[in-house]
Amino acid sequence: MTFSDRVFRPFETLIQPLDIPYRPLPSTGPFVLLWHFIRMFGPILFPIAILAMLVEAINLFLIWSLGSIVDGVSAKGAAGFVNEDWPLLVVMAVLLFPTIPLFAFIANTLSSQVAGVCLPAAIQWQGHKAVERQDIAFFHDLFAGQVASRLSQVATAVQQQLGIAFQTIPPFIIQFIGTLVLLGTLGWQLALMAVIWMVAIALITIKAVPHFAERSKKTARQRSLVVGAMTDLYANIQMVKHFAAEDSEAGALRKVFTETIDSQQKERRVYLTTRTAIISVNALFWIAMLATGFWSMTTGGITTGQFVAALYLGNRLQGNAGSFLDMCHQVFQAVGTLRDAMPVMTTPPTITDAPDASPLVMETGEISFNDIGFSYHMDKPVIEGMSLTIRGGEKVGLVGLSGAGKTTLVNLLLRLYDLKSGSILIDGLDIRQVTQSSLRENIGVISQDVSLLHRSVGDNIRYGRPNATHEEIEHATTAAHANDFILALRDKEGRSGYDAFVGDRGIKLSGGQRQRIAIARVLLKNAPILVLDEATSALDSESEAAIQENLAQVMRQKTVIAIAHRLSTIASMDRIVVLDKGRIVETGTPAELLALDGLYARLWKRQTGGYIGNN
Ligand SMILES: Nc1ncnc2c1ncn2[C@@H]1O[C@H](COP(=O)(O)OP(=O)(O)OP(=O)(O)O)[C@@H](O)[C@H]1O
Repeated sequence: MTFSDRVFRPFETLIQPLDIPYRPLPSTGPFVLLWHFIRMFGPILFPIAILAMLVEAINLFLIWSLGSIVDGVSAKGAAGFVNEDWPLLVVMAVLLFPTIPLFAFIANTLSSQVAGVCLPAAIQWQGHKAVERQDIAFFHDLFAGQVASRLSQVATAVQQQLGIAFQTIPPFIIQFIGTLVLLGTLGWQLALMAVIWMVAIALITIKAVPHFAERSKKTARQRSLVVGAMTDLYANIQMVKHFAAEDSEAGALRKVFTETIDSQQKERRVYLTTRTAIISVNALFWIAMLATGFWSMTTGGITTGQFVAALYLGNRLQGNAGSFLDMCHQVFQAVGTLRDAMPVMTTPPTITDAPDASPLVMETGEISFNDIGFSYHMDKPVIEGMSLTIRGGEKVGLVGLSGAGKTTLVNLLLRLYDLKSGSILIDGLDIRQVTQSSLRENIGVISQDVSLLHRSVGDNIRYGRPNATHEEIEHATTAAHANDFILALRDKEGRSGYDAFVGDRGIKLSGGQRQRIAIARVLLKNAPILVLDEATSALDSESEAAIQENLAQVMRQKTVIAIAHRLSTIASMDRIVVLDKGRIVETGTPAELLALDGLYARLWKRQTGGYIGNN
């Protein structure tokens, strides 16, 4: 352990920000939210405040002692003063060193290493835990980058506010009261000057506060919009390039930037006006202090030393008036940021586990949709009065025109959205009565849009079963015809095979490679219910046929729902269900549906060029 470790570690390990248990964040207002974090970090914040107040009290004492030194030296001469009053000099020396540096070191280290680093990390972590619990619909309504930027803005805002509340305000109060008391001992006139000054500063600040709050909220929203828009753009840069849309996108970004600059400048106007008013009040305070001081000296009310000390005290108080305004500005900036970002962190998720929810224990894997109804928006039903029972182990193909509601049905089965009416049962148990995690653990989904995290291929495949062995992973990738191409992968950092990174959202892989990784991932998860949503659409016919064979083997023991536009890929299913505008319009074996000559037969004819006997 190095010397620096020995000195700083004890402070740095006082709080482990990532081990603080998650508690839902209060949504009643920014100050209640602040109180939530004050309670979390109280053991650090209160000592910081006490130490800061002690240092300020010592500073006042030292300034006041300067007055005594000036008077003592003028009355007794330097040697006489040292001979008689050396205890005062010793006390001053001990306070100057080591007391002040030691107190300051402890306060600064707590404030920097704990309140400055661990506190924002804890806030971001707790915020992330809150966001993570949100419904999928919540994310659809916001830019992903906007959510992330709000979390980091809140962390900075809370840290700033708590820093002000515990590190700046307590010593300021001590300074103000101390200055008043000390000036009061010299004469009520000087103390009155300080009181008038303080009242004037407070009035100016109170007047500015509502404007700060209003403007700050707007600015905070604008700032998060900028980050959100930029993240959205970079995430979709390929599409932008396809359309050679860099210039038009720059125009759109420019607009958001311009509005943000405007909003920030308007916020700062309030600050600047207030600051000018405070500078004027300060100047008047100086003149008043000088005049009163001279008058008191000429009438013998105070000595030269006391006059010097009084001026010094007044000067320090004024210096802090500037920071008082900055403080209010920052507080309201932070309150604005909190007000804007709070809904992201404090909106309770609408899809939650029932209080008595139990883990889903699968038996046969039978799925029943009972007269279900659903809409994303109030006015437009997406699924209406649909009933369908899929026996345990049955393989059902879902077919329908684009927008018929196939993916929605799967999302409802996964309980990513709650039904408006009806119920979905798995083995006779309502999915609202089981925990969401156990429900989703029992369903493997391969969707049309494959999501890969910017991690190694191995980590992406292991996602559904983190403790899988390498043999199990290889078994899954072989079945998904992915092993060979994975072994040949190599990334920019020189990592290869399963350790190679896949690029943001898997951008460095082909569509078919991504899909094969997604298939391997779900094969490894080995859930009893399997949902294939256009699972092989990105593959060439040869790979598709090979994987279909392996999938058929894997599907043997499972209940399967397969969505496909290419009807040949689901021709071997036990049953086909045809959806149209959120309703089941046909169901039966492929042969029965062809005989029915309805929507399925029409789609089949389109795809096969009319050769009905072609399956
Ligand atoms: N997140 C959403 N918010 C609002 N409406 C949505 C959302 N997702 C889908 N929809 C709408 O719900 C309807 C059904 O969509 P869904 O994705 O279930 O269709 P689908 O049958 O799977 O289509 P496709 O074959 O094109 O994938 C569509 O009208 C679609 O616009």
